[in-house]
Formats: sequence, C-alpha cells, structure tokens
Amino acid sequence: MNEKGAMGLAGLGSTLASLMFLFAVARQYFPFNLEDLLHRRLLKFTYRIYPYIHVSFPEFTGERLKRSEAYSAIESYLIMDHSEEVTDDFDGGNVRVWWSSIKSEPQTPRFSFYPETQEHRFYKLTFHHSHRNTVIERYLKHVLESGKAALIKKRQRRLYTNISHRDDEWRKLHWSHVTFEHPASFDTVAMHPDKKREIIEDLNAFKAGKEYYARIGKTWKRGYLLYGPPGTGKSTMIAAMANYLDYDIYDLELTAVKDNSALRKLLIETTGKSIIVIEDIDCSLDLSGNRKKKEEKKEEEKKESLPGMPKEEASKVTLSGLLNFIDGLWSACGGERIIVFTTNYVEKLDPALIRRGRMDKHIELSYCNFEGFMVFAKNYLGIENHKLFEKIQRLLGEVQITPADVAENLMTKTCSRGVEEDANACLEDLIRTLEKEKEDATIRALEKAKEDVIASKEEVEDGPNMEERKSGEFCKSEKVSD
Ligand SMILES: Nc1ncnc2c1ncn2[C@@H]1O[C@H](COP(=O)(O)OP(=O)(O)OP(=O)(O)O)[C@@H](O)[C@H]1O
Ligand SMILES: [Mg+2]
Repeated sequence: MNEKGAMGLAGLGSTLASLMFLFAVARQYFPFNLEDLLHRRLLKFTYRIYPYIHVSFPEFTGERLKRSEAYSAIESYLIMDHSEEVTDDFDGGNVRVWWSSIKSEPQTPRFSFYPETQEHRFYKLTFHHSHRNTVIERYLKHVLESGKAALIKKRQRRLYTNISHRDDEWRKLHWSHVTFEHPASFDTVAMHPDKKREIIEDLNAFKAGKEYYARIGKTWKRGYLLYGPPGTGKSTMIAAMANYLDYDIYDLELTAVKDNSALRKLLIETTGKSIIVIEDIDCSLDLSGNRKKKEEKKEEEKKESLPGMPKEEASKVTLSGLLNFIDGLWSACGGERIIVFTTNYVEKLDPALIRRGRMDKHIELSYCNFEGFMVFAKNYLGIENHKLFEKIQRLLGEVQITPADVAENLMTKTCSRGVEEDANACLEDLIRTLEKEKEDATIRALEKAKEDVIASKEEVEDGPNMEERKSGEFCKSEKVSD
C-alpha cells in the first residue's frame, strides 16, 4: 500500500474515524431527531487529521458457529495470502481501496461453549472518507457478488460415505467425504436417446421446481429407482446425474447404519443439492417383499447366539425406518434432494418401498441395444458410420450383452494402429464376442430344453399323485391343454 505513510498516523485518528463510520451506519437504521451538527463537526475534524475509514470483516461471528459468508466471498474475490495487502481500483479508477488480511492470536480467554483455540482472522478494508457512499452502496456489493460467483465456480463437489475406515469408528453417525471427480455425463451414458432425453427433462423440471413444490405443498425431493442386470450403467447413471445437476452424492451404506435413529441423524446431516444413493437395496437389508418368516428368523437368531460363536452385530434399520427416511417429516429438512435406489432384482423389493410417490421414477437399465452401441462407437472410436454396423445391429438384436461388455470390447488396445484400423479391430472384436455369446446362448437353450424334457418325462412316469387323481385335477388340466 503506497499511502502507508499517511495511514501510519496515530491510532487515535483511525479509531475515531471508525467510530464515526459506525455511528453514521447506525444512524441509517436508527434515525433519531437529535441535531447532528455536533456529530458532523466532529467527523470533519477527525477526517482532517486522518481522512481514512477502516472496516473489518471477521471470519467468524457470534460463537464461532458459522463462517461468515461475507468473509468467504471476500476471500474468494481477493485471492491473497495472510498478512498481505492489496490495492483495488473501482469505478474506472476513481475510487481506490486497500485490503489487508490480518491474523491475530486469541486474546484473554473468556467464557464460551466453544473454546477459542484458533486465531482470529479478518479482512480490513480501508478507503478515503470521500468515497464512503460509493464503497457502501456499490463497491461492497460488487465484491460480495463477484466473490460468491467465483466461489460457486470453483466449488468442488463431494462424494460422502457413512462407512468409516477405522475399525473402532464403525457405525458412527457421521459422513466422511472425498472430492467427487467421476467423468460420466449424459453424453457418455449408452442408452436410447429418447429415454435419455426423458430423464434429462425430468431432472430439469426438478431442479427448477422449487416454487412448484412449495405451491403444491410437497417437499422438494424426488425418488429414482434404477434397476437392471449388473454392468448396465446404474452407477454410471448416478454419476452422470450428479454431474449434470452439479450436486453432491451421499453414498449411504445401510448395513453400516446401527438403527433407525442413526439413519435419521445421517439424513439430517445431509445438505441440499445432493443425491442420496442406496445401492443394491435388495442386498442392503431385510427389505424385500418375500421377507423371512418370523420363525425362520428366530431360528437364525438362536444359531447366532450359540456359546463361543461371535454374534455379528447386525444393522437394526427396518423397512418402516427406511420409509420414514424417504418421506417422513424429517425428510423435509433441507430440500432439493434426490434419493436413488439401485437394484439388480426389482421384483424382490417390497412394493411399499418403490411405490410412486416414494420412488417417483423407475428407470430400467438393460442390455445394450444398437442405440446404446452407437453412443459407445462415437465416444470410444469417434465414428458414426461403419460397414460393420449393420452386422452388429443384427447381432445385438439376437444377443443379450451388457453395456459394460460392449465398452470393454471397444476400448482401444493399442496406440500403434491408425484410428481407422483401430476402429476395425475393435468392431471385429465385438462381433467375435457377440457371435460367441450367441453360440453360448444356443447351447444354454438346448441344455435347458433337454432338462425340461427329462423333467416332464419323469413326471409322466411317476403319474399324478393320489390326491390329484381323487379330485380329478389331473384329468382337468390334461383336457385344458388339449
Ligand atoms: N449404459 C452405460 N453407458 C456407459 N457406460 C456403461 C453403461 N453401462 C455400463 N457401462 C460401463 O461399464 C462399467 C460398469 O457399469 P456400472 O458400474 O455403471 O454398472 P452397474 O449397473 O452399476 O452394475 P452393478 O449392478 O454391478 O452395480 C462402467 O464403468 C461403464 O464404463
Ligand atoms: Mg453399480
């Protein structure tokens, strides 16, 4: 700061100026009728001695509960190190201000629930008193807005998990996180373009739906059920959704949650603009429609508690606890959240869990079709047309192959070939895989048919059982099949 000499005047002037400034601001909010002549005179006098005003922006306010948003915005606007000073010109250079970043050690301890173990940081803004109105009315607004915009731009999204990596900490109620950097996008997800468009439109409507949800009296959240065989892109789809919406992901491992109240605590800790994911919901807990009968369960519990055998600490989260998690009263805190379940076996799930309203949108991710293959061909090989496409289209109509397997075949295996040779080789690899799969499927079908014939032969040899004979059921069904 060049004018350091001028500013180095006694602290008295500076303190008086700050006091006068605060006084002036307070007067805007608490107008009173006292004649302010004296006040103006005092200000004039003070400014003659020291014409600068200082304003401080502390990092924390109150009981250190929350970092000041203004501080964060200024930090991101200035990008300066501590104990540094910078000059900023505003209004086409008409207004010059000085910023300094200050760190002070905690002073005399005072009573607080939050012990002051950290140092205090704050930004100090200095400007000439003649620019007071411009700084208050326009400059500070500019700093806060630009800082916030920069913060949003550089914000790194997070992938949270409730699994602790320390043994002694398992089943603790907290989320830990890493930076979320999955490269998936809707451009790279292989699926029919119409289906993809439908999902994107659904997400757009959700993201823009704050007022709509408020108007219809519903919590601003939406449930997605992604189902399909392994390797069809369920997890990839979740990553693409998070990247598209610019949301964080909370990957919830239900088996690591102690009970329903722990589940609720985890829910409360999640923030808005996030996707809460429960993968393989059918395996997570005893939540399927065909839940085990109570007697079977009791038997199992008895076995577990045999002397000498360690009784595994099982999660006590129940179906009703999970339903509460999804749409109970607690789910309303926060808003703008998407809940995603994935499963390989949709038919195993309890209908209550996936009814519309809870899981609003059911998305099937299935074996690779030609449209899906076209996405891979474009992304992996950079081609939209090829003489082998027709053959591949026919084979994909006859064979069930997962997108994961197709992707594996299209990964370029060497960099030494040219692009065209590479594409040829990859497509031929894929055709070989598809033909092999077709052969295997034919063999499997033949074996199955053989087993069916043997089974039906055995049934005929054994004949209908006595009860069926008595009731005439056997004869009836024979007649029907005629
Ligand atoms: N539809 C798809 N679009 C793009 N890539 C896909 C798709 N399906 C699978 N893949 C590729 O295959 C790999 C496995 O896919 P992913 O993990 O998303 O499958 P999943 O359905 O979640 O499987 P699981 O049921 O075993 O969890 C991914 O890394 C991705 O590269
Ligand atoms: Mg998966």
